[in-house]
Parts: sequence; C-alpha cells; structure tokens
Amino acid sequence: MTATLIDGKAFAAGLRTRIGTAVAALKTQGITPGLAVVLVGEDPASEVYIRSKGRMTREVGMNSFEHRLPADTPQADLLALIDRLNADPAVNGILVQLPLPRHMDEAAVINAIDPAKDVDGFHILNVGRLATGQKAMVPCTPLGCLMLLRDQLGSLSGKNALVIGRSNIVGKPMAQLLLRDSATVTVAHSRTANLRDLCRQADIVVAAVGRARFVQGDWIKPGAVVIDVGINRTDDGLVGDVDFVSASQFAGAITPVPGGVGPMTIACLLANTLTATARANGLPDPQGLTP
Ligand SMILES: Nc1nc2c(c(=O)[nH]1)N[C@@H](CN(C=O)c1ccc(C(=O)N[C@@H](CCC(=O)O)C(=O)O)cc1)CN2
Repeated sequence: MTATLIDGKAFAAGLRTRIGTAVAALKTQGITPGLAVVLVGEDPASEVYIRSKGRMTREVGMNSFEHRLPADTPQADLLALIDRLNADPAVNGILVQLPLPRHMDEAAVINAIDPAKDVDGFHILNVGRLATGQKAMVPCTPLGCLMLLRDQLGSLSGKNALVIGRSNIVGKPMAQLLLRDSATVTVAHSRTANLRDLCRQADIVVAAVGRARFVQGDWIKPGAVVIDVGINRTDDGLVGDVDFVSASQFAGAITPVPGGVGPMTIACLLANTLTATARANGLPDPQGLTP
C-alpha cells in the first residue's frame, strides 16, 4: 500500500481563506480581530514562528501586535504586559510563545492570560473546560490534527486511536478531542511497554513524542491514518516522529513533515482568534472552526 498524502499546507491555506472572509464580514460591523503575540528571548525557531504568525494574522485582515522582550526580562514585567493586554479591548487573542526562558514559571504566565483571550487554550480553565466537554478555547496543534482527521475519515466514532506523547500542548488535549469524537483512545509515552503492538491495533496514530523517526513503518496497521506532529531538526533536515518512507508503505493516509500539521497550528491560531472575537462581541461561534 502507498499512503495518500495529507496536505496540511493546502488545508491550512483553505482555512485561512475562510477566516479571511469571516474577518472581512466582521469588519463591516466595525469589528477587527486583534492578536497579540509575545516573544521572550531569541530562540531562533520561535523567531521564525512568530514572524509567520504576524504575517498570516495581517494577511487574513486581523490586527497583529508583536511584543518582544529580552531573555532576562523579570517575570513581573511579563505579567504586567499580560495585564495590559488583558485590559486592551483591541486585543482579542493573546499568545505567549513557548518555550519561555528557564527563570520563568510557565504555568504562572499562562494562567495570567484572560481565559477568554487564551487563543492557545493552555489556561487551566480552558484545559478543564475541554476535559469536561464545556465550551473552551482549544489548543491549536491538536485542533488542527482533529480537522485533518475528520476531513480524512469523516466520523472518528469507534476508531482505535493511539496518541504517542503526553504533553499539555499536544498529547493530552489531543486525547480529549478524540474522546469527544467517540474514538477509543490510548495515550502512550516513552515508558509504555509494547508500543509496537499497541500501534498495530490503531486505526489512527498521532505521534507527538519529540523523537526523530521514532515510529517505524511496520508498527502501522495497514490502512491506518497517521498524523505526525514531530518537528525534529536533524542532519538530514526537518523530520517528523514517524519514519515517513517506511510508514507510507503501510498507512492509508499520512501527514508529511514539513507541510503537514505545522501549517495547521498557525491556521488554527487564527481560527481561535476569530472565535474569541466572536464570543467577546456576543456573536455565535464561526462555523467549522471549533470542535
Ligand atoms: N505558545 C505556543 N508556543 C508553541 C506552540 C504553540 O502552539 N503555542 N507550538 C510550537 C511551535 N509552533 C507554534 O508556535 C509551530 C511549530 C511549527 C510550525 C510549522 O509551520 N512548521 C512547518 C515547518 C517550519 C520550519 O521549518 O521550522 C511545518 O511543519 O511544515 C508552526 C508553528 C511550540 N511553541
């Protein structure tokens, strides 16, 4: 079998076009969504990501506010900036780019963001709302994976889904979203025994383990849908957590790296900013952008 390629780049472009249309309609009502992105320090990958976020925010017609702080910024100064952004009516979404410098308490910083403006969906209130099936802001990468899976499979109900990785950003919210869609979900991680056997039973594999080419082709159940969240910089360039060449021989469909999940992360950030703007203005959630 040779897998169908899931083109996340094209899907994300289509999503951004729909978002742009919705933003244009909001503007006729005098509402312009605004997204504030905060970068502390000079991590080169983060620099690339926030540049792309700024550019794509402007391309869909939203206002982009970029805040760059030096790596040795005291945490109190970052919290003071977040307070100002929370109070600013022109700002509908706030994102603090991760990772933060080591002297900062990531949870304290994230939980200082107004949950209604938490377009990353990392605030403890949004985490709890997602876990209990309430209306939440949903983390961008797993939301993007869910959109790709639904597009590929239609219904996820009754599918065996294996999430490899238990991070707060991807693994845990991904498991919640799959459960919400009535998949039967297993969460595996670096200490899981018999990972290969678990993988061979999965109709859906979401790999977010952070190890280059970790998931081998012969672990994949023939016909399974494989979503690769990994972004690993190696001597061969950027590779995912799945050994793409061998997995393509077994999977029914698979995301590439680059060009798979990554572009969906930024498109879903814009989707969440639009959703936050609609909610702040008492409007219904935009269609097809929330789980
Ligand atoms: N506050 C947040 N911090 C981080 C998040 C997040 O969702 N919120 N996720 C990642 C980084 N990230 C967005 O911030 C991100 C990662 C990758 C991509 C992407 O488009 N990747 C491309 C490849 C780009 C490259 O060459 O590096 C792809 O996969 O095709 C976008 C956003 C950690 N921090």
